[in-house]
Amino acid sequence: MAASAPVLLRVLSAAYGAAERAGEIIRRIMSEGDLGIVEKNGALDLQTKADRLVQQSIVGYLARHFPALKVIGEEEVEAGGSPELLEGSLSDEILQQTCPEELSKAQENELIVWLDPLDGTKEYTEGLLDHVTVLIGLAYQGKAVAGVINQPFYNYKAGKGAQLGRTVWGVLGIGGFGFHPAAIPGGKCIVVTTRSHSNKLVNDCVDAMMPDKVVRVGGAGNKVLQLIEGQASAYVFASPGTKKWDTCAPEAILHAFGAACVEIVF
Ligand SMILES: O=P(O)(O)O[C@H]1[C@H](O)[C@@H](O)[C@H](OP(=O)(O)O)[C@@H](O)[C@H]1O
Ligand SMILES: [Mg+2]
Ligand SMILES: [Mg+2]
Ligand SMILES: [Mg+2]
Repeated sequence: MAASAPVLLRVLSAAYGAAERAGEIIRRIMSEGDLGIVEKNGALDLQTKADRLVQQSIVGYLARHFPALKVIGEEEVEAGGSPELLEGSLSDEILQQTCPEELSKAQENELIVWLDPLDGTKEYTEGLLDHVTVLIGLAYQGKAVAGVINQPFYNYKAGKGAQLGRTVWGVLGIGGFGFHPAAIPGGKCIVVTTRSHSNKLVNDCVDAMMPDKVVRVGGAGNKVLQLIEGQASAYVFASPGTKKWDTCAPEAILHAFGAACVEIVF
């Protein structure tokens, strides 16, 4: 790994390769047909064999290259996993970037990785495959500063033989890459929000935006990608529920790209 690059870029480059590998695992398990679904805290909070294997793979791979790095993953699984899971490539594109001075000072033991190995698990079990993403966010001094999002089934509606999957990334002060930014046509107000955790407060906040259209999809990562690529003007979810592993990577990429994340304090 290019030892001369700042550690933040080296970690992000490794996270990019790990996310690509994770997408392959998620597609393979879906094709094998046995998702190994377990309920964690009720029917809305599921975990599959893909959630477990991907977390083992990414945690194991990062630990091997960055032993002082703190990784906080959604799933409670044993570390390790079979050696084939610990593979991953690197992103030269990331290693070649000029890191903003502030971030280049970050030491390995000062970075925290917030990992959602499979965001949109419920949708994965229901076959809503484009809602699924892998989220690897980097936080430094309490702030989301960089992230990688892999979308394993990107392009899956293009039919047999289509090139599946993509990985997007971003760093504060460098920018966001791998996606197709677009504005909402005709200045319309399109709000994207939850498909599975609605309540009166959530719906009242959405209605207060006086939207021309409301899009209800799963996946925190997926909703942010809808924003960036012009399928929505705002992601509104006025409810506790999303965790830092859901938001770190999307928030960093949104900010890197020049958009904004706001939160309502209850
Ligand atoms: O990684 P999972 O558990 O699939 O992440 C969940 C989020 O925790 C949950 O907040 C999202 O709910 P909404 O769709 O209601 O926003 C869910 O889609 C997944 O992102
Ligand atoms: Mg979950
Ligand atoms: Mg999630
Ligand atoms: Mg998850």
